[in-house]
Amino acid sequence: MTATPPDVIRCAYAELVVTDLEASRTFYVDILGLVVTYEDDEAIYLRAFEEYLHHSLILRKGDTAALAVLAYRVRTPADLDLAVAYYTGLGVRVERRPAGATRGIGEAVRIEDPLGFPVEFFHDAEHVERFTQRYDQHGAGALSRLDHFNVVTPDVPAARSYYEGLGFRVSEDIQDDEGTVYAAWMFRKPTVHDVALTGGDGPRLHHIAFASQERHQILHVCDHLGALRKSDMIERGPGRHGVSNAFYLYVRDPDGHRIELYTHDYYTGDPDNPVITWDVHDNQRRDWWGNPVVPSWYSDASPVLDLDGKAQPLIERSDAREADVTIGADGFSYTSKQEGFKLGEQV
Ligand SMILES: O=S(=O)(O)c1ccc(O)c(O)c1
Ligand SMILES: [Ca+2]
Ligand SMILES: [Fe+2]
Repeated sequence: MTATPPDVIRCAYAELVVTDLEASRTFYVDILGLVVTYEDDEAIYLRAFEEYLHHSLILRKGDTAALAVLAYRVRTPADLDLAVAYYTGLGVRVERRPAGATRGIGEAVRIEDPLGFPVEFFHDAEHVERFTQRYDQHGAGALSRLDHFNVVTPDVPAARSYYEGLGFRVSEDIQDDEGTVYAAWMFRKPTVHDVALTGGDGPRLHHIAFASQERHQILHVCDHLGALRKSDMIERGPGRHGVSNAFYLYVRDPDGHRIELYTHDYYTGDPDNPVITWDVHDNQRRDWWGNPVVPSWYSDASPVLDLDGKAQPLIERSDAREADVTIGADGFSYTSKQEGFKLGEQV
């Protein structure tokens, strides 16, 4: 009899190792506008304006940029015992952490999940002031909350089954006509995703996304980076996604960690929410206007640490790779089969 999984509510926080805490603080606080809940010489605890738990992002000083943990909030403290039993049953490494092991977080269970990622489940956390209406503190690029994790993993169907075991459901995915699955988006909270699975050599972190309320906040971050002559921190976008329908921007932090700013996806909370499957050759899947996906977006991702803080070895993807099966960087599409490329892509 399969053990009962912990009841995951949503993605809740991530801890990134960064090599220059000051440079990271400038990026995440001065440019992205995240609120500092607590900071010292070793770490900075950040939250977005709608968030009342202690943090949704920890930046921890270290020698090598990497992901230290992805944390999900569970519905009750009793879900921690379910997590211990569930993951012990899966035969993966499981550690209980006392309240306060992570500042602002209560008792937790930390695992190396079956995909190789450092993952934590917690319920109790310190409440801090919610800045939803502290418009005196919001900048023009105000971010409202953490929205999702995107992880790179070699076998998307296997990863999908693992997350379905945790009660996550698929909202959208990308396949080809042979049934190869290139990516999938999965949720517990009633939006498009809490976690996205990107096919590639893994385990690696592809990105962490924060949601804003409006597109203009995302556009302000672009203008802000331009004003600082740091427009090179913009990797992809701004644009409108096909998958999720969200308006998006991808920026790379001083260590190269990828952060997405994201707004305006859609509600997925009804039990019969229809799954959308995109064809890998539909170049409007990743950008609704067919703008190219830059090659680095397919190739680059952050290494992840095990529970001892050592980098996890990578497993190569054996299925076809999306950047290889599409032509160029998505400049080719159904609409431009005749001309060969869209006007906007002439590399
Ligand atoms: O590029 S995609 O439209 O596939 C996409 C959709 C939602 C996301 O959160 C994302 O990172 C990428
Ligand atoms: Ca292509
Ligand atoms: Fe994303």
